[in-house]
Amino acid sequence: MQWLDLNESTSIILDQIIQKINEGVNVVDTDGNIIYVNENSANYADTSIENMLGKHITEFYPNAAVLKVLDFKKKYTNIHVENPDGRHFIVNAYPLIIDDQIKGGLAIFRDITELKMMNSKILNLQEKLINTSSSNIFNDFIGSQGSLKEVVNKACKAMGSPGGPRHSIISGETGTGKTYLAKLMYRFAKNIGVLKEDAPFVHINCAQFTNPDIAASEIFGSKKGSFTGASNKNGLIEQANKGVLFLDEAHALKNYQNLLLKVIEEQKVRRIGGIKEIPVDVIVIAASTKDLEENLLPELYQRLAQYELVLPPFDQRSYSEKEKMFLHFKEEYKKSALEKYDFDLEIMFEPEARERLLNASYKRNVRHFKNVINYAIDSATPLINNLDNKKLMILVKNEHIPQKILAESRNNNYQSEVKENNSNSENAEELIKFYREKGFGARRIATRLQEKGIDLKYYQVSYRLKKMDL
Ligand SMILES: Nc1ncnc2c1ncn2[C@@H]1O[C@H](COP(=O)(O)OP(=O)(O)OP(=O)(O)O)[C@@H](O)[C@H]1O
Repeated sequence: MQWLDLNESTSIILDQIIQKINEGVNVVDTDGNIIYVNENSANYADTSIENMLGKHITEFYPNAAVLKVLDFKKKYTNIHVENPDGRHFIVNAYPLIIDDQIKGGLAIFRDITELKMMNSKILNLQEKLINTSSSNIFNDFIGSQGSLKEVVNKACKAMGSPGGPRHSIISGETGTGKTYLAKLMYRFAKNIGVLKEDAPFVHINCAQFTNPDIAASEIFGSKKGSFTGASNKNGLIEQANKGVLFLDEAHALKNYQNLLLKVIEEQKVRRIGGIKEIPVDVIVIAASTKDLEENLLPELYQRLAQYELVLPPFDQRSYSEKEKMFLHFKEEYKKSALEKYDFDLEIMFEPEARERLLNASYKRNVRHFKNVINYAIDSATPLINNLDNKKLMILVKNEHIPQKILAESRNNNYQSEVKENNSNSENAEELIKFYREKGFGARRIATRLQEKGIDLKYYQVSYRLKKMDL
């Protein structure tokens, strides 16, 4: 048998290994001149090893990380370097130390150009997917193309971010659409394949429980005998496994915040009184009318607030969005009458009644607005005594609107008139915004401004509208 003499052969063996590895290798002296390269490095630089040896590294790698090693005499790992020819590398660079002295630098690097291109293609595709899927799902969420565009965008990112779905918080006054948005996020997650078609959506109203023991056992499950009357059962968290856990009124969580934090951090739940830890994988959406930062443990708040979605009160929505909601709820009423009772309704509103509804304030926001529209249509609907006649015409007038809403609407109108009359040419922009919110186009706004002595042509108004993003 013939043994290799390792001492003599070491450098040959090492050279062969280094020439064959998947990374590029450059070794330079203290001046930055190349003293050793491998095949991959020469290939990346589109030249030959012979052509590189003895030349300065910057001739082939102008942004070489190994120069930093020489300058600062320390190692640099996982540095992203871009060559002027557009190639991207991930580089680890180390000082070359012989007999306790720096004799040069060594860089081992990998070409990630294709990986980067693929990554940006995936991100683009993902963005497109998010846009197309979200445009359908969020279609009926009025404002998704206007005041809620940013919120919807964030909501989609929370569900579809490349790093995996994230927990989120939705805040807003009562009736602003928190539950609706949470359900749309869940549908969106199913649509893009983040959740399976049969994934659960579990809604917990944290404020509904008065007894903390019962609350904890409902949410976390319980083991028989853990407290009086406790039975063996799985909790809502287990039921939400592989789906969405919607914690409504999350500020009322109180006693069991620590337990929930454990579930989120460790992805395991332990039933009350039990010892077994059951794996769970849930996306938590917490909603509240209160500031959760003030009402939850800071650690829990931080885990949940990866995405914060804030829904505005109804009064802050623009006139045109209120108009869209008005039409949407009218259509919903029509659809429901057709589906439930096969009634074909034609619903009309007298212009004044419509204006009154659109100008009123609604304490319970969108839900309130919707209820008032339903109430007004109900009141205007004659008693049906001939069930064979399935076609019905309904005309809603002022008298069908609740008195309180009419009064508030009058008050709001009065305030707008005061605002309008107090205007002057210095606040033309404010006036333009004011009329735009009433749903006026550029020509109609220009006419109104002319009447007030503000000489702006319609195209100038149109330009300002664009500038104000209105
Ligand atoms: N942007 C919107 N577009 C269309 N309908 C909406 C919108 N926002 C809310 N709604 C409707 O308003 C009603 C109330 O919404 P939702 O129940 O989601 O409010 P919420 O904020 O969860 O209320 P609460 O805090 O009282 O639980 C629902 O019927 C919902 O469909």
